[in-house]
Amino acid sequence: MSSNTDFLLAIEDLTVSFDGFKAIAGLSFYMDKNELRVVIGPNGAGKTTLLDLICGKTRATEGSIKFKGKELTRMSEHRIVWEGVGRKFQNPSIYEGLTVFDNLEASYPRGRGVFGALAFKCDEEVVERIRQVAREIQLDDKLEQEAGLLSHGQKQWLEIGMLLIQDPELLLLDEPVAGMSLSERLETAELLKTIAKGRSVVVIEHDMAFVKSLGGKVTVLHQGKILAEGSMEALQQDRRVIDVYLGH
Ligand SMILES: Nc1ncnc2c1ncn2[C@@H]1O[C@H](COP(=O)(O)OP(=O)(O)OP(=O)(O)O)[C@@H](O)[C@H]1O
Repeated sequence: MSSNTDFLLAIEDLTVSFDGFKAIAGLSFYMDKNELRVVIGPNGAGKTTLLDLICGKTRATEGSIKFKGKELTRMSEHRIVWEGVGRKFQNPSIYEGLTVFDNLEASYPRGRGVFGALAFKCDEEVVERIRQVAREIQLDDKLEQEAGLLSHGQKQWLEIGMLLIQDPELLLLDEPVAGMSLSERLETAELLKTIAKGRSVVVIEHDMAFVKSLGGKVTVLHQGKILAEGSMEALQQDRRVIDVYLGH
C-alpha cells in the first residue's frame, strides 16, 4: 500500500459529531496535486462541514487530515492558511468601499512576523503580482473601481483573486457560481480550470451543468460518507447517485 504522503490531501476515517449526530461519518478522501475536484450531494450531506474540517473551522471528533503529509486536525486555522490552504465561503467577503487594487493589496501575504508587517511597502513586485492576479480573474481593467460597484460575479472573482494572491496549494470553494449569470458561470469554469493547472481546487456545487463543464473527477457525499466517485458522465448513470441526488 502506498503511503498517504503521496497525495496532496489525504483524509482518513474522518468523523465529526454534533451532539451525537455524525455530519461526517468515517470519511476517507484523497486528492492529487493540481487536481480539480467537485463535491456534490444532497442538502445536509456534509459538504460544507468537510471544507470546515479541512480549514480548521470545525474540529474533527476522530480521524486524520494530512496535507503534504502534515496533520491538520490539531493545527490552528491561521497555521493551516500559512501551510497553503485557502478557503472561500459562499458569500463574498470583500471590502466593498475599497478599490479592486486595494482589496488585492490587503490580501497580499506580508512578512511573517511583526517586523515584516511593519516594514511592508507596496513596491513594484507587489504591484506586478496584483496585476497578474487581476488579469487571471479578468478584473485588470477594473483595478481602480470600488469593489462594491462590481457585479455579483465579479465580486466572487475578486474574492478568488484575494485567495490566489496568497498562492495557496489547495483552494476550497463553496458554491462559487451561486447567483451568477450563465455567461459568468461559463467564465468561472474557465477560470477554475486555469487555476487548477498550478494548484489543487475543491469545489462544492449544486449546478450540474457547471460541474460538467469543469470536467474533473466528482465525489458524491451522502450522509457524511462518500457514496460514489468518478466522472460526471459515469455518475449520471449510477443508480445510487440518481436515487439520492440527481433524480430529485
Ligand atoms: N455546527 C453545527 N452544529 C450542529 N449541526 C451541524 C453543524 N454544522 C453542520 N451541522 C449539520 O450537519 C449536517 C451537514 O451539514 P452541511 O452544511 O455540511 O451540509 P451540506 O452538504 O453542505 O448541505 P448544503 O448543500 O445544504 O449546503 C446538516 O444536517 C447540518 O445541520
